[in-house]
Amino acid sequence: MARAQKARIPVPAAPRRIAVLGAGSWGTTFAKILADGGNDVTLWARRPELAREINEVKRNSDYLEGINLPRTLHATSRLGEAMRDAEQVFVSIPSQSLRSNLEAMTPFLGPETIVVSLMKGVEKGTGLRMSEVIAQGLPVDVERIAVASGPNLALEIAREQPTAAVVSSASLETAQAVAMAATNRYFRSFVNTDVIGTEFGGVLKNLIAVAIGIVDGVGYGENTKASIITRGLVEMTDFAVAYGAEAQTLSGLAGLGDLIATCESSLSRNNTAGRLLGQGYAFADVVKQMNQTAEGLASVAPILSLAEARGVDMPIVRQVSQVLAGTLDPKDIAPHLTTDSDEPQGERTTDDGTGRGRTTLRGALKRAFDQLRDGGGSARRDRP
Ligand SMILES: NC(=O)c1ccc[n+]([C@@H]2O[C@H](COP(=O)([O-])OP(=O)(O)OC[C@H]3O[C@@H](n4cnc5c(N)ncnc54)[C@H](O)[C@@H]3O)[C@@H](O)[C@H]2O)c1
Ligand SMILES: O=P(O)(O)OC[C@H](O)CO
Repeated sequence: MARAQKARIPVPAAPRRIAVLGAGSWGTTFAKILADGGNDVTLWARRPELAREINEVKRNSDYLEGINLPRTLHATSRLGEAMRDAEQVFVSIPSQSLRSNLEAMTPFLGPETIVVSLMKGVEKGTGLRMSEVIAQGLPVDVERIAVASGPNLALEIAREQPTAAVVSSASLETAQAVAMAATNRYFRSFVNTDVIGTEFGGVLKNLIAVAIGIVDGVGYGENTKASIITRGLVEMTDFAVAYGAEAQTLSGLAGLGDLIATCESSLSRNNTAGRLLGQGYAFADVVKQMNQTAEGLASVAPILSLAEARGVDMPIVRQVSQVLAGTLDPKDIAPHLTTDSDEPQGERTTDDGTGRGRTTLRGALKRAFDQLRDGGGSARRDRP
């Protein structure tokens, strides 16, 4: 029997100083990923009592029940202390609150600091992606901005279940520096330079996961869900490509990978919010019941406006917005999903020959094979 290959994890010459801003479920989990990768990590928590709990008992019981945090992880409620001398600053707060936090961060940025968004939403009102909001609000060159995304349900990773992600930046060097830091024995980061595709993948899969939650709540089964996931990927790809993404990014970790994880898991807050809607709760009641961030709820309206501006049809997302508005009965969502036409339509996939969503099964399999073969090495591209 072949012996399992042991992963080679690059060990930094000296621990990198890293700040993670936001001590919710993902910020805390990412701080653990980075600390377990040998970095010197300080986590910023808004509430001093949470910072105290993390420092004193190495727990974050509000967001990650039962998880022991690394002994080396330090937390503080003082932003300046968290960011002092940080080479890399990871931001993990709700997307709608990002802009209002940027001014406070500015005095603590060094000339070389890399800023990484871990968030998966677009800003209401502007429709901007989080890396764009960062570029507008911080004195940081676009080459020093990165995003990290992928099938990354926080609790599974906090339990150290093996997971992959992709780090994207306009600068491959920046993406590689971040991916090197965000790699450990249970978490591996690949890289690409398609920031638009990587970021929109994370935003759009949330909207499809809300749709999946809705039909789950109604009681529909696997056929309905598989239909939505497949059609949803076409919508995601059409949209992202219309905004300049590479179609193949949407068949990678930040697209299809995250779509599968989020649609499959009851850990997903977007999926959970959808399920409550499908069970008949009104939007306002769902928001009240969610004590963690379900980004999809706020991103539906800006994504539909952006889709309209580029002439992209998004029937699934449109129907999610109608359910949120209370104008569509959740049980009516499935029959309308793919088309409003009475005529049979050709099935357009992400490889329809139009070049819009060009990606092939062969290509996807090759990418999966390449990633498996390369597992254990240093950061690699999330594409062939
Ligand atoms: N949880 C996951 O599995 C996961 C995985 C990948 C990406 N993400 C993304 O990470 C981002 C954060 O999600 P999360 O799961 O950590 O959310 P969360 O609700 O668990 O935590 C949000 C954190 O932001 C803080 N916060 C709330 N409002 C704030 C404000 N106005 N200013 C500053 N801080 C504020 C909260 O105190 C909390 O620490 C989201 O964009 C989400 O899509 C989450
Ligand atoms: O809990 P959700 O729905 O925000 O999803 C979490 C992550 O984005 C999954 O990759």
